[in-house]
Amino acid sequence: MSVDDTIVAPASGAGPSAVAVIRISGPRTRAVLEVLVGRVPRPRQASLRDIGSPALDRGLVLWFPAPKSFTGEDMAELQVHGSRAVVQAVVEAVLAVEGTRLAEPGAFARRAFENGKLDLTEVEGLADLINAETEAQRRQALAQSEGSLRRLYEGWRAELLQAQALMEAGLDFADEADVALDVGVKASAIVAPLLQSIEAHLADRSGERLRDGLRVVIAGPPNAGKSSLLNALAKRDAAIVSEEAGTTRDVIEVHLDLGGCPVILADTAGIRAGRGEVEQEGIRRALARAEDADLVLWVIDATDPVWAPPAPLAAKDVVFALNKSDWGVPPAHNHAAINPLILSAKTGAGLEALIDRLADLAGAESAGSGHISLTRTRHRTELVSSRDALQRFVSHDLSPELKAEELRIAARHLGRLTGLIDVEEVLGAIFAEFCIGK
Ligand SMILES: Nc1nc2c(ncn2[C@@H]2O[C@H](COP(=O)(O)OP(=O)(O)OP(=O)(O)O)[C@@H](O)[C@H]2O)c(=O)[nH]1
Ligand SMILES: [K+]
Ligand SMILES: [Mg+2]
Repeated sequence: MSVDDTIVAPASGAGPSAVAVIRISGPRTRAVLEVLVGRVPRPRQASLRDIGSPALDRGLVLWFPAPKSFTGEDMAELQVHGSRAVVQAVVEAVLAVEGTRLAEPGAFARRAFENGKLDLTEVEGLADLINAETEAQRRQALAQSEGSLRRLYEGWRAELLQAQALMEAGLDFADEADVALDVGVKASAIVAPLLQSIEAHLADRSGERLRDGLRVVIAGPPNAGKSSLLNALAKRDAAIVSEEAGTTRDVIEVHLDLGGCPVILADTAGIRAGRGEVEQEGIRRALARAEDADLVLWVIDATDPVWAPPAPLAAKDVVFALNKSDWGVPPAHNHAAINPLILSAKTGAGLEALIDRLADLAGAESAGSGHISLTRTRHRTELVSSRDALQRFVSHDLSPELKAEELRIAARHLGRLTGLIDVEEVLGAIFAEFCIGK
């Protein structure tokens, strides 16, 4: 990719719409404006102009000279009428100017990153903001796009570099044992609390859950009312309900927005032994899906209770739901240990409490309000590598040279998080998430 190119793309999605935005970025932007609208308007002020000559449309023109623009390059935005014909004609008119080409997806964000306008976590936050579906996702993505993770990771890296500088200084005085010991102690005083902060940050899965959705699998014996419960939560007839045991075979998935938090809820086949081949396949899928889930919602039929899930599922996070409570509830000594939510898919009793519980687990309480949580596997991978190096620094009996090397490794992984160093291999994947025009 040459940064000498000037790129253009419609930024407002496939029309038709009242208004469409066409973005231009690169050194030829001024030339493009001179050709399309004549005089270049005042920076950052909208001016109404004929676009093209003869005019293809009349619309608002915005001029953002470098470096005060989204990409850090000369940029312009044209707000035109949002028909396919107008957008196509204006984009073609831009492309007729020499040195311009159509932008690939994510090209504007990539230039912003390369010009130091955004770090990688902010780019990722921006991609999440564009894809946000719920209120809590929006809040989290906005905070990340505005640097919540960048500031945290840059702060940690700065502390590490301090510890590293101490260790390196110690190496220069390696023959003076008390100096070496002293810097080792000082460096450890920086690393130990940092290690704790990284551990706590890694233990918190709320950001990933909020971004990806909490994956909940409804499981239980046949006829417990699993599909009825799914339908009640989804407020539609997504799954077939019948009095016949073994109704559900395929996994049926619905996406819910609970208090602004996304939940991916899956209904599965009732788990029992024996039976036909098709039902067995359904049960195999139910178990596989439940083992993959963040949470198992184990549904118990109050009229024929099976209190616990089978072994592989019992090891997971399980929320117990005692369904068909409209038939009466078994004595408490049977279920005091599992503390089930008592509900009825038929009457709707207890559903609010279930929804509240799921929303809490999906991250409702932590979303927004300054809580900062990592959001992607990429973050987790780099942080784990950084933590491992710091653990070796703290707990191993290493020479000062090797200790200094562990700090370098830890700092390098924090640098990769923000995109400060060696990230070429991840860039393609990150920017490809964007639509064209971003
Ligand atoms: N009285 C009462 N009946 C319920 C309740 N929930 C479900 N049922 C009934 O129980 C029967 C089984 O419901 P389903 O939702 O099909 O149960 P399931 O667990 O999905 O069954 P399989 O898919 O066969 O494993 C149906 O006749 C439902 O109407 C409830 O809360 N109260
Ligand atoms: K059934
Ligand atoms: Mg069912």
